[in-house]
Amino acid sequence: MSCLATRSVLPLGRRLITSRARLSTAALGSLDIGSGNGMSMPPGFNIDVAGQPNKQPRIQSSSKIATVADKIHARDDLGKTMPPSFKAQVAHLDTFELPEKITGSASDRALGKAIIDTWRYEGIIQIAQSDLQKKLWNDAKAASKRFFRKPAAEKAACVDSQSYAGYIASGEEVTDGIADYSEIFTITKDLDLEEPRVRAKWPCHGPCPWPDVEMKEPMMRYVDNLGLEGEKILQLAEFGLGVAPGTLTQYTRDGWHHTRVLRFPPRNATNGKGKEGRGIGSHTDYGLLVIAAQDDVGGLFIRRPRDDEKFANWQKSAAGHKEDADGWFYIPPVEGVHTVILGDMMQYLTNNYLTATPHKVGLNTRERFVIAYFHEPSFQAVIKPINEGCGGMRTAPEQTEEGVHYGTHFTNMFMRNYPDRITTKRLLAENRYAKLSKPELRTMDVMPAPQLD
Ligand SMILES: O=C(O)CCC(=O)C(=O)O
Ligand SMILES: [Fe+2]
Repeated sequence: MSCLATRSVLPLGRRLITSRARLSTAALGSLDIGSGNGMSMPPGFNIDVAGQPNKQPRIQSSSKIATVADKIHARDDLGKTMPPSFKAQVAHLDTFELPEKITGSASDRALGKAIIDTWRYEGIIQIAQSDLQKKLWNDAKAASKRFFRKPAAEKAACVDSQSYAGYIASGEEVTDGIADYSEIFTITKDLDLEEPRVRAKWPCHGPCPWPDVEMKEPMMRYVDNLGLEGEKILQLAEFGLGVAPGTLTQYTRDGWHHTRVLRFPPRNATNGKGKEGRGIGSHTDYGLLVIAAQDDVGGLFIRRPRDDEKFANWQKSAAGHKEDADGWFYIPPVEGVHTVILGDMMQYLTNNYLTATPHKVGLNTRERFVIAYFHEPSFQAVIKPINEGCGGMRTAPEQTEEGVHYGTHFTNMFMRNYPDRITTKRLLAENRYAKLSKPELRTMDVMPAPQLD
C-alpha cells in the first residue's frame, strides 16, 4: 500500500482528540503538489520514501488520501518552524488524551494498543496536557527562563561532586565526541548527605544543587506530576503489549526519574565550542520514557523505527548515529501537548518490539526552552526481557540471563557525556564505579545499610 496519509480509527472517540496521523515533506525545497487527488504525490510525500519498510503496522487505521489543502497546510504551518538548513519530513501526530485513572477497561486496553502501535510506527506519541499540567509547565518554563538569565558564575556554582544534578554550560555536554550547545539544569533524585545511599557513596547519588526555591518548587511540582503521567503511560503500555499488569511498573518503584531543563541558544549566538547549527547530536535516551514539553520555537528531530536500523545503546553507544543521514522527521511544537519517546530499557525489555527513539536537536533562529522528564527504572533494577506478549518477540533466555543493570547503564552514559565534570572525577578517584557490581546495588528489595568504606 502506498498510503499517503493515514487516519486513525478512533477506538475511543474522546481519547484521541485529533485523528490525523499525516505526513508531509520538509519545508525545504520546492513542492510539486501533483494532480490534486494525492495519487501522483511527489516522492517526498510517500511515507515509504524515507526508507521506512512498509511492514510496520498501520495502527488501527484506514487510509485517507491527503488533499492538496492538507499538504499546503502542512508545509506552511507546522513545518515553518523547522530550524534552517536541516532536511527532514514533518511529522503530524495524533494527540492522545489520558483518562483520569487507569482501570483496565476496554477503552484503556484500546488506548494502550493505539499507543503501542503509534510508537512502533512513528517512534513518538503526543499526549494532551491537562489544564493543571498546562499551568505547571508554564510555571516551570518561567522558572527555567529566570534561571538561565542568571549571571554565568551563579549558574556555574550549581554543581555537586556526587550527583550529576545541576548546571551544564553550553558546550560542556559531549555527544559522540562533539560539544552540544544546549545549556542544561539536570534534576536527579535529591538526596541529602545523610541519606544511606549517599553515605555509602553509590555512584551518581547525592543532592540536587538548586539555585533557589524559585527554581526548585515549580520544577518539582511539574516533574512530580509527570511522574504520575509516566506511570499511567506504562500501565497503558502493558495493556498494549499484552503483558501482565506490573510487568513494566515493577521497575519504577523508587524509579531513577530525572529531568533535563534545557535552553538552546539561537544559532547565531553560540560560544564557538560546538558544531554550527547543532543543539544536541543524535542519541537515544536511557530508560523507559522521555516525556517532554517544548516552547513554540522548534528544534527536535526523530527517526522512526526501521528494520535496517537496530541499535543497542546499552552495549555500544548509539550516539552520533545517522546524524547527517536522510530519514529524519521534524517534530513541530504543538501547544498543549507532551511528546513521549522511548528509551533503551523499553527496547531491551520488549526484545526490540519497541525501539529506543533516535533523536537530535537543531538550533533555531530564536532561543528555545524545553523540559524533558525521564521516567526510569530504579537505579538498582536489573532489567530482563519480557517473555510474553510483545508481538511474540523473544530472545533466548541464555542470551539475556544477566540482564541490564540500569544504574550501570545510567552511570556509563553520564560519565561519557561529562568526562570533565567534577562528579566524574570524584567517581573515578573514589573507585565508586566498582560498587555497581555489588549485590545491594542490584536488588530492588532492600534499602541498604550504609557502608562507610
Ligand atoms: O530538545 C529536545 O526537544 C530534546 C532534548 C533531548 O533530547 C535531551 O535532553 O535528551
Ligand atoms: Fe534526548
